[in-house]
Amino acid sequence: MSLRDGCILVTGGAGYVGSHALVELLEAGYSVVVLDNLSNSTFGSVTRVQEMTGKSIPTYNCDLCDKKGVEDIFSKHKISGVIHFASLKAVGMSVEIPLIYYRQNLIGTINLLDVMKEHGVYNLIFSSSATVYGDPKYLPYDEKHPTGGCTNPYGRTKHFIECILRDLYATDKVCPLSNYAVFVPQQTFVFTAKTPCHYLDSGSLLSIITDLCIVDSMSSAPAINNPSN
Ligand SMILES: O=c1ccn([C@@H]2O[C@H](COP(=O)(O)OP(=O)(O)O[C@H]3O[C@H](CO)[C@@H](O)[C@H](O)[C@H]3O)[C@@H](O)[C@H]2O)c(=O)[nH]1
Repeated sequence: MSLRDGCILVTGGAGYVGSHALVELLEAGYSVVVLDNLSNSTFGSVTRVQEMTGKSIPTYNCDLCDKKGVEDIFSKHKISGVIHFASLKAVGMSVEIPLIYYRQNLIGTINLLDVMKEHGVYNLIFSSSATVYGDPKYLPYDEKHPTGGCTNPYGRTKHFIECILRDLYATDKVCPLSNYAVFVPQQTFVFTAKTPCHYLDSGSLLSIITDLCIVDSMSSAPAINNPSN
C-alpha cells in the first residue's frame, strides 16, 4: 500500500507541533487521523486546522497506553504511516514524576509499534528531542553528536525510544522493513527545511527526527514535495 492510499495517523496531533504538521500534511494531499489524549491540548487546534484547510480530520481522544483503543483506530482506518508526536515533554516535571514519563512515553510507544506491526504498518516518523544528546561534547550539536548520557527522565524516554527503533530496524526478521527503508537517525537540523511530507514522499520507512523546527518550516512550505530542498 502506498502512503497516499491510506491515512497518516498523527499521534499528539492536537499539540503545538502536531497541529502544524496536520496543515502541512493536508496541504500536501495526505489524509490524516489524529490520536491525542488531550493531556496538554484540546481538539480546538484540530478544529482550527479543519477550518483553515476545509478538510475533515477524524479525531480520537485516546491514550497510547490504551492498546485496545489504538487497535480500534487501526481497525477503523486504513493507516499507511504514522507520525508520532504524542509525548509528555516537560524536563522538570519528568524529574518529579519519572514513572509517569516512562509509562506514557515508553509503554505508549511500544503499544503503538505493536499495533503498527499487527497491521503491517512500518512507516514511522518519530518526534524526538535534542535532550537525547545529553551534556554537549561540542556545540552546536549536529547529527554526528553521540546520543545518551541524558540528564533527565524525559530525555531518557526519547533516547530509549530511538534505541528501540534502531533495534527494530536492525532486526528485520522481527520487524520486516523493506530493503529500501531510509533510516535517518538524528536529523537534528535538517528538519527545518524538510517537512514530514518530505520524509513520507521519500519513502522513509523508519525515520527518527531529533528536535523539531517544523513550525519554522511552515514558511518553507514549497519544500514539501521537493526532495532536493
Ligand atoms: O501520552 C501522551 C502525552 C501527550 N499527548 C499529547 O501529545 C501532544 C504533545 O504536544 P505538545 O504538548 O503541544 O508538545 P509539542 O511542543 O508539540 O512537542 C513536540 O516537540 C517535543 C520536543 O520539543 C517532542 O517531545 C514532542 O514529541 C513533540 O510533540 C499534546 O497534544 C498532548 O495532549 C498524548 O496524546 N499522549
